[in-house]
Amino acid sequence: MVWVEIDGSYGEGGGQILRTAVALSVITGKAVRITRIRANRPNPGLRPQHLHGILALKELSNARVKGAQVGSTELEFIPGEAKPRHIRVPLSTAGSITLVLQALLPAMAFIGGSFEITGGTDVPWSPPVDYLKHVTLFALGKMGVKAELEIKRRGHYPKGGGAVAGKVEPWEEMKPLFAFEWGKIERFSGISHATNLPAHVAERQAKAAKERIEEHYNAPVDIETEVSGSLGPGSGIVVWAETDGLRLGGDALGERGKPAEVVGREAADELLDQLKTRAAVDKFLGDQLIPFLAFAGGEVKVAEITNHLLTNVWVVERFFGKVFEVEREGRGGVVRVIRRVDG
Ligand SMILES: Nc1ncnc2c1ncn2[C@@H]1O[C@H](COP(=O)(O)OP(=O)(O)OP(=O)(O)O)[C@@H](O)[C@H]1O
Repeated sequence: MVWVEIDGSYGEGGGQILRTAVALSVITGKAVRITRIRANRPNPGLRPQHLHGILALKELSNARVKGAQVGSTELEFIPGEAKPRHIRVPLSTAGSITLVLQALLPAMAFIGGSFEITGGTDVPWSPPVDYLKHVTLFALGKMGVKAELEIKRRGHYPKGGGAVAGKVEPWEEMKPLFAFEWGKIERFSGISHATNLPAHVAERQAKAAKERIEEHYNAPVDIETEVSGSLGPGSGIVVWAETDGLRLGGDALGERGKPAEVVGREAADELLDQLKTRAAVDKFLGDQLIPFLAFAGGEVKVAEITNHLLTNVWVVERFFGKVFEVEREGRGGVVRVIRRVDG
């Protein structure tokens, strides 16, 4: 059996190493052994969100797995026969649904399947579900990945209770992605939501973001507001620029004591900061594209070369040898596929 050995504390040393490594194990059929999982984090080892991502991939690929427990710092994953399945993931409390999808989507792109995941849709340190749907999936769509996502209910920290469902078709036409600098902004769009909170929270977030964007750009700004119910209160906003190429995003979450206007401006400022660099890919999308770019090929300019991006490149190259070239230009740079991996 071919084993790929991964040091889980390398580079960024977080959960993303696991998600990418186990997804690639399913795609390639190679077994993977990950040691020193999140060794330098204050709470080392697998957290429930990471474990659930791994269990979802276990189910998809009928894998044999050792070390799949919360707190485990070593994992062995031996994929079996993968086939399209309906995967249900019940994250207790507010574990991040989008991070589970970060593990599941690349693998499902090769196999096909559908999913239903409950947990947190808008939680700190992870892509808000609207970002995943409107920024990440948009970019993946340009590469030929066909994935649909429906947000059934919001879930926030600490109670969760959000629900997302969707499906992915087997990736047939892999289209290389070439995206350097944006040339024109057609419009700005966004979604501002409030859950178990008054409607004015969503409206004030949207208004503040719109006003901030309009101080800098002439393009139309259209931010939807959404008010809904779930297990607990929460709010957030995602805004994105629709350019002549990809979409760049900015997002922020509400917190008790943080005025809605501050939340709206934070999301807008993050987006405006990315746009200043002229790069076609924002700093979060950059790392998320890496596993897909390896197969589709292409070249992108990113607003920031983050540790997450470099670590994801490293994981991909543990499986396939040299694939990427990364050239820094200021805080951003160019990521180029120099040897595309056969899917
Ligand atoms: N505000 C945000 N908007 C969009 N994407 C985000 C945002 N914050 C984080 N992300 C994305 O979420 C992912 C976080 O990966 P990371 O490995 O840090 O997560 P983790 O599993 O929580 O790990 P750990 O707890 O070990 O740090 C990255 O892909 C990053 O781009």
